[in-house]
Amino acid sequence: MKIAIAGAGAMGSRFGYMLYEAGNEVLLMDGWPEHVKAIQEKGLHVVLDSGEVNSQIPISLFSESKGGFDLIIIFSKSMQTEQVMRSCRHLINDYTYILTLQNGLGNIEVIEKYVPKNRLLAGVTTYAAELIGPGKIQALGSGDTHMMSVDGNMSTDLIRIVDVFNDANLNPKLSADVFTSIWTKVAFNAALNPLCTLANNTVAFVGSYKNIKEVVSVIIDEILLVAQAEKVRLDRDEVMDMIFSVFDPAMSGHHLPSMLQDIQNGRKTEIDYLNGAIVKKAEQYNIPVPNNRLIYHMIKMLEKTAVSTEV
Ligand SMILES: NC(=O)C1=CN([C@@H]2O[C@H](COP(=O)(O)OP(=O)(O)OC[C@H]3O[C@@H](n4cnc5c(N)ncnc54)[C@H](OP(=O)(O)O)[C@@H]3O)[C@@H](O)[C@H]2O)C=CC1
Ligand SMILES: CC(C)(CO)C(=O)C(=O)O
Repeated sequence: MKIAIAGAGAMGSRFGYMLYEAGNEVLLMDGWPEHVKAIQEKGLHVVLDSGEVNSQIPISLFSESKGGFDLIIIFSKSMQTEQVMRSCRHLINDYTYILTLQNGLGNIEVIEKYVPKNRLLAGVTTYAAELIGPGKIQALGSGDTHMMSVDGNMSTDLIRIVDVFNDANLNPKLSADVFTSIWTKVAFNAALNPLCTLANNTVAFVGSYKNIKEVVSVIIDEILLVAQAEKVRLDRDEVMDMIFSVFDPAMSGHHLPSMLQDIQNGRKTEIDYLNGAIVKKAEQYNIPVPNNRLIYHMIKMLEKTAVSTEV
């Protein structure tokens, strides 16, 4: 399959690498010149559980990318989605599917301006990755990937994409309801990412805190009320199971969540698309969400310090 990855940061590079090594024609696309140059000159350096490898996967700047693709996977940060879609517009043909596996609320609403709903796929993944520096990623542990067409229809093309993901060991599953999958992952990230960021530590470290269930519950219970008001089916046990499953080092335990990586790199976080989005929606329904509100402000303060001192 001919696949382009729009946003070749930690996750785009990990998925791109796995799909490329499984025999697909893959092009990574990014806007960070040093990262693109490093991969073009020395290949993508990947730190895996089994050792370190170098992959000769092709990469180009968005502005220099050409060709029609069967599938474009969006792996930018949520605040970059509009800009990334504008940069990919010329690569979308009548047969191109777009798949977003980004965290956060609001990405579908942006992407659907650029592609018809029957060719827009969305989903979530519990795989994790870290961008160590230009051309280098860490891709430890495993995960799974849930996806579905946004219009809810199954097609032979979708089944083919799932097969391609399966061959690349990306553990794909078809979602019964993609909005439930997205909200489940939003609840998961709204709990886990800020806690790891505030603790300045890994997913497994936060999971080892003896009162973790109590801390996670107060965040999740507020999100359940907002989801109910939005008429999204969200199951408390499913969210808790997802959170507790990734504490295992064989999953994302050894990883720093993307939010903590952003703070450490002096970059803006996706907090506005996680707890921030929950707070905004809760205001529309007059639902009090004091725990999510406090977390939102704490991360905003950290972000302000990190971004203003390091960038
Ligand atoms: N990391 C993870 O473990 C997981 C992340 N996700 C989600 O996947 C999506 C992508 O996240 P992730 O892969 O972590 O994002 P990254 O921060 O690794 O990369 C996103 C983009 O940011 C830019 N960038 C990153 N670091 C730098 C830097 N130091 N200097 C200049 N530019 C930089 C690059 O694009 P450009 O230069 O064009 O701006 C890059 O494509 C997000 O929605 C995230 O929430 C989901 C599951 C796990
Ligand atoms: C917690 C994790 C790594 C998922 O496994 C994630 O979604 C993130 O870093 O944003």
